[in-house]
Amino acid sequence: MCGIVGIVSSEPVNQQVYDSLLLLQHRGQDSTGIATVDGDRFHMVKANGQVREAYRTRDMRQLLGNVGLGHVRYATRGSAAREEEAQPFYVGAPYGIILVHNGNLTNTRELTAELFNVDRRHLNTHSDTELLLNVLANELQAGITGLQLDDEQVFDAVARVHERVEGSYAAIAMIAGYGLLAFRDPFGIRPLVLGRRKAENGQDEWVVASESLVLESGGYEIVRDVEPGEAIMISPDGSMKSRQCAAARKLVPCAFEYIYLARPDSVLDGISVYDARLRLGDVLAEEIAEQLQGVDVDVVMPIPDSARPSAMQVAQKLGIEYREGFFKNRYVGRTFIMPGQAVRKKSVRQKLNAMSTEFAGKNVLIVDDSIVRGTTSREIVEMARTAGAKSVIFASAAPPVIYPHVYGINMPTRSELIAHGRTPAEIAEGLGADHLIYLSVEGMNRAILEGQDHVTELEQSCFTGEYIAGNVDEEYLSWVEATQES
Ligand SMILES: O=P(O)(O)OC[C@H]1O[C@H](OP(=O)(O)OP(=O)(O)O)[C@H](O)[C@@H]1O
Ligand SMILES: NC(=O)CC[C@H](N)C(=O)O
Ligand SMILES: [Mg+2]
Repeated sequence: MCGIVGIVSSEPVNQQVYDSLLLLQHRGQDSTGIATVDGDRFHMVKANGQVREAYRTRDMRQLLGNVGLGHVRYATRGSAAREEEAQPFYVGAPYGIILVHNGNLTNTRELTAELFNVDRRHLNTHSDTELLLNVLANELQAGITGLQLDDEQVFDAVARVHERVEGSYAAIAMIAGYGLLAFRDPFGIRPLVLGRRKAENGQDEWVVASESLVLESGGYEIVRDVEPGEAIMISPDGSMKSRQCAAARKLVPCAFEYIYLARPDSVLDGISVYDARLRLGDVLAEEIAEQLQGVDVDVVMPIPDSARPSAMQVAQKLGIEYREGFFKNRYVGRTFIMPGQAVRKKSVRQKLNAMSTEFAGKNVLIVDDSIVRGTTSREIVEMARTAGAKSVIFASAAPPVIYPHVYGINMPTRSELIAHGRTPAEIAEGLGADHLIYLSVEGMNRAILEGQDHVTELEQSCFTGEYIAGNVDEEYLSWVEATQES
């Protein structure tokens, strides 16, 4: 996952893009970039680190123009640390294109070979985003007939991108002198939402972003989610056109967005993230009640931040007191999306502290939204015990993460997943917990999908091993494991 935003405004757009990226910071902390276009001139700034530390006033001043886009990165392919792998990416032809991408392509080997052998394109990084941009550029180039580009040629190019590219991609691009293009893969795995507001001069102003909270905060009305396979073109004057560009499509958004990634105050594909987390807690409570008969629990505690809504519901449904015993240092970012296990491990201790008075002599039911590598839970259980807990019961508001996630979340190797190849009893032992309960896959689907019929299926390969997009098989997973950079 990454956070992306694109804006077409009637006035300079730099500050708005910056503000939007701050709101999307929870989606990526590795690096960030902003690009704007002023007439047919691009301006771009990118740097490692988080939004607040990455941009100087002089950077902001050079980002001229009323059309712009931005990115916060959580690397899945290529190095997290190298600035040249940070997004956006730029190509000079045709016209000049700058692109940002959230997702992960799975046929990168084929694309790399094709782009070199057939299309004669140079690639400068290991980033899959650079591949996506070059395929788009190539397909645009192939479809141009006159000097001027028109919307249909752009949509035809996106249709050919869908045919060549596999995996997940929510993308926003600027084409110099032409406008802003946004498109989403045929399964709509990663989110992308469209908003509009009226400028004082009457012009329509547009935003496309990973999460709806960006729209609300900027005073935009939510128009709709970009559909899977759809492309949207917005001209600098505010006119908008869209077309379905995928021959076959089906909305299958990523379950992990609802469980952990997205901010609770966002609505993705019509499902409120907060409500989904409450329902995950409701169903988890039912499953705990079935599995933990006769086990004493005195208090329910969340692991801040993402587990709070689910933990609240667990406490309420089970009729057990809800207490906060772990306190978070707000100046430490999200641990899970940090690159490198050593940094993640150190950060859990820096980030969370257990208050002994809340633990001493108690049977504590700790709820987290998910257990992936076990980095957080292992430390937490130890902290709870040191703080005097009588027993520690651990519950995850998501099923066991058994398989790698290859669609935009950086958990590519099976060996790093604590649930891979282990039974719940073995995992509990590994974590040092007295009992461990995971939400079931069926329970997760019921919780997230309840109360609506727009989304009927979730991308949940990391729980089930069933990969919907691309040819993700044993050979592919082994290749990813062997070549992953951190
Ligand atoms: O099993 P692990 O590999 O530790 O991963 C899972 C943990 O990581 C995330 O927290 P994170 O600190 O990233 O963010 P949060 O403050 O939003 O909960 C998630 O909420 C879990 O607590
Ligand atoms: N998490 C993402 O969406 C990452 C985007 C892209 N694959 C990168 O690594 O930069
Ligand atoms: Mg957490």
